[in-house]
Amino acid sequence: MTIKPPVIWCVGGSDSSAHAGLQADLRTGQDLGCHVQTIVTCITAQNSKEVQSVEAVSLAMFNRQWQALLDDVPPNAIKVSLLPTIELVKACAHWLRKMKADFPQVSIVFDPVMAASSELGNRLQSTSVGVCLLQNLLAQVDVITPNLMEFETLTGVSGEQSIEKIHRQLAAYFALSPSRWLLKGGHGVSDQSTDWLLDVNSMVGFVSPRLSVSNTRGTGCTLSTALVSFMAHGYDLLDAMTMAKAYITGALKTGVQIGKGAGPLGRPGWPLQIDNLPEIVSPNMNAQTSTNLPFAKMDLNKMGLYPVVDSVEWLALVLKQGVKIAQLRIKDPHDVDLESHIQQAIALGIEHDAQVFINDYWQLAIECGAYGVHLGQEDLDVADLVQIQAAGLRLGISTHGYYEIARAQSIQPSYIALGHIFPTQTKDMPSQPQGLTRLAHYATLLKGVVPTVAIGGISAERLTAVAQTGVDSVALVTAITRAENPESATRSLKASFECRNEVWL
Ligand SMILES: Cc1ncc(COP(=O)(O)OP(=O)(O)O)c(N)n1
Ligand SMILES: Cc1nc(C(=O)O)sc1CCOP(=O)(O)O
Repeated sequence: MTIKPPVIWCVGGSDSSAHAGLQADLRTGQDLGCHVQTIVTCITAQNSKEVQSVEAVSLAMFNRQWQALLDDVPPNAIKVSLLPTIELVKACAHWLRKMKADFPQVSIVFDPVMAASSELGNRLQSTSVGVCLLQNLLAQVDVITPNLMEFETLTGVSGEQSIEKIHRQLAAYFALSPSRWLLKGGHGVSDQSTDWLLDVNSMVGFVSPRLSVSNTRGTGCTLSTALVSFMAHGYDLLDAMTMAKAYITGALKTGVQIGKGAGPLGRPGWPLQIDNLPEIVSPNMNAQTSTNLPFAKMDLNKMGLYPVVDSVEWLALVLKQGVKIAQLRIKDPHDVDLESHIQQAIALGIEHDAQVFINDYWQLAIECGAYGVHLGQEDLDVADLVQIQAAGLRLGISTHGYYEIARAQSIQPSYIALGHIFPTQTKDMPSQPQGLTRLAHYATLLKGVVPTVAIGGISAERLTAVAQTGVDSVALVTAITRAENPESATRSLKASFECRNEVWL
């Protein structure tokens, strides 16, 4: 069966060198499984060294392209980049208002291109356009992605200050529009290139090492098209940005020298290389998360079926069936015997030579000498990871997409849990089920780097398909606790996981 790709519209200029502009957008979208349709705003005559000429399309032709596409099929997402004249800025604002009203689910990214990063004459837009861009477009876009120079021109705010100060000075814009600002650090000078995603309440930094490469043409176009492509695939903004940053790092590493100036970037495909994943930072992050050392390792031979249960009785039952990893997840805040239950769980783990994790109660887990603790993303904001690590406990972390995986991976935990794969009855989830394709991507990304555990809605029928994605372990609750015969269910689930790679002839 052929899968229909998401459709993205790219509104921008043709670059005759094809290093940047719509030609770079087409290659990026194609590389990321999207169908790109274009609305041309201008034709440029340029090569790798200079922009020689820019000619805007007529207003009538601009409008006809929007209408022609709209008469056919609406997009999943739109990227707007070079708008060479005030007339076209205003027309674009009109179309975006219409799109937002008629198709509110369509994401819109605005990359405010003003100049090409070629070596000589490089202006692409008449200087009077800059001031009217925000006035006309900001209210319609979900994310605006200026580089430092564009940011300073658009806002008059210096990009040379701390991110907290920049954030404070954007207050007037946040009051006008809920658009997020992605302030790109590619043109900075430090050893690291940090892109800051800012909204009224938060500041998240995506950090990659600054690469010493010369083929960098089209970096801004490629990043914003990668971002919009991932959004068109249905990833939320933080995941899409994590993936876009990983993509651009891969693209910079694979650039090619074509022409006498800076060459175009490579197209590295879906981001599956752990080295390209950015580090996630935030000024508000818990300082106790930076241990800089990996957590104690798991025994990979004792992974496989991972029951998650809410009492010592259940724990004893599953361990008696031979499972070698399990979790005590007590959610009753009135459990008066909590400490004793944790002690019993630890003793059972030792008796059965199994890796028993304690959910949430990391202080008690340390005091009682547990094998490991399992923490969710919110727990990471408050737990003292330095203390957990110093005590030699293993650490498992829940994640629900690329952003949380990147955040977890910078802590170097003992395993990363990937959830929720299918709809689950056990817990209300704020995110959507990931499904098997995303799970397989995460398993590939993390293979050989950190052990992985899939969780959420995994039943006996689904277990083999989940195991075949390459995860090291499969965690489940109701497939055991609601089974007619939990003992035999545990044994048969364990056996199914263990024969995942056997081929029946
Ligand atoms: C193996 C495993 N994966 C994920 C979870 C969920 O943990 P968390 O996000 O902390 O949510 P709660 O379990 O506290 O509801 C888990 N417990 N185990
Ligand atoms: C506890 C838990 N955490 C999840 C996550 O995605 O983080 S899903 C989940 C519930 C798993 O239960 P079941 O196997 O019954 O679906």
